[in-house]
Amino acid sequence: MAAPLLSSLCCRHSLRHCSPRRFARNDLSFFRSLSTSISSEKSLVLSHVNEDAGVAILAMNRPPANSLSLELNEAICTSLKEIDTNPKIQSVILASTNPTIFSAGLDVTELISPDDQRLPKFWNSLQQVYIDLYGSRLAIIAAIQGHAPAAGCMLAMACDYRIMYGGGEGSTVDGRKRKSHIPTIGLNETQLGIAAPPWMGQLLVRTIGFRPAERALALGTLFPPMEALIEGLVDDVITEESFSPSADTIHALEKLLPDPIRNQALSLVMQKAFQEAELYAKISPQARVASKLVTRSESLKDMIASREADTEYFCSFICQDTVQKNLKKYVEALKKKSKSK
Ligand SMILES: CCCCCCCCCCCC/C=C/CC(=O)SCCNC(=O)CCNC(=O)[C@H](O)C(C)(C)COP(=O)(O)OP(=O)(O)OC[C@H]1O[C@@H](n2cnc3c(N)ncnc32)[C@H](O)[C@@H]1OP(=O)(O)O
Repeated sequence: MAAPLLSSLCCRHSLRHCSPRRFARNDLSFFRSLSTSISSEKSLVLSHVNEDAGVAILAMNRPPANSLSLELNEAICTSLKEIDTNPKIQSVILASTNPTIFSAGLDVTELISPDDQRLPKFWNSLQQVYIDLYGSRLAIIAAIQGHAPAAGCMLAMACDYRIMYGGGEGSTVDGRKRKSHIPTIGLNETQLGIAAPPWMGQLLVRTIGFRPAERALALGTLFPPMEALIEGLVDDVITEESFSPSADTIHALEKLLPDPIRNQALSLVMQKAFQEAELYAKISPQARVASKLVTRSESLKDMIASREADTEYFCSFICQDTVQKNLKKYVEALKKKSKSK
């Protein structure tokens, strides 16, 4: 039943290699089949590999907040695809060049008075980021050093393991002293007067369980690190007290990180992310990928099957007058807050 439905609903551009038969196969090709062929602005992400360790870095690089524009979404997919083609790489650290913001979620300016050609393309690119991360053959470790609201939280949830910075006075997020910084994570869409799309909400349900997700979605809760850990939204919280760096890890990170973010070798979150990435890289890829299929393939199939309907719903929802009004107010408040600093 699901197979013909799936093939008819697969997105023309990005999922054309995604035949139903591949979904049934319990091997790496399932994950490879989800890759895209989108071209991108490379500088929106920085990526590099350490083949000895089997680990790659993919750092989002769209100042000021890594908000997800069409172009950033495409750049993430392209970079992940490039990493995927290197057979020596088994793990990827998804990170940010901004040490206090992982990603601010969707670029809300994309949603205001949108262009009717660009809006569906934009939404499609976000869906593709989710599909590519969640369905990757690679083990993806989220190094969440800063805020991760809404689609920023989705990025983290689509990874295999999430490590968050615990914050603190005089912390050394990137090796430099800075004032107190307590990041938060969660699906806060209702705070903007919109709802998280069903596939994103379901991802939260699968991550933290039904009742906590139901409440968090309704209230648009943004969790500080320790609460996120208790809820199971992140797997680990790192503070200066809880983690001691090792010289070997710092050395390996210096080899991995591209120039502009080499100082993040001193970040405790990055160090823990590297150790976790190495751990995943040592597991037999066939076995690891097969186990990932067990938990992810059904929900991915469902999401892909409803992809076009999701895009249509999103576009008509966003264009409603009341939604536009709420979004404009939200962006004004965001800019005012930023100016008043
Ligand atoms: C079947 C029925 C089902 C119904 C389903 C309905 C389907 C409808 C679909 C609708 C779904 C829509 C999905 C949305 C998901 C999203 O991701 S929405 C985006 C949500 N993001 C946010 O709310 C985050 C907003 N930003 C912040 O809260 C803060 O910026 C921060 C906590 C991330 C960081 O704070 P701080 O370090 O203090 O930085 P700021 O000074 O606030 O910001 C710096 C700079 O960045 C700009 N900016 C921040 N966030 C965004 C953003 N998301 N988009 C664009 N720009 C952003 C901010 O304006 C500042 O810029 P300027 O200095 O003003 O230039």
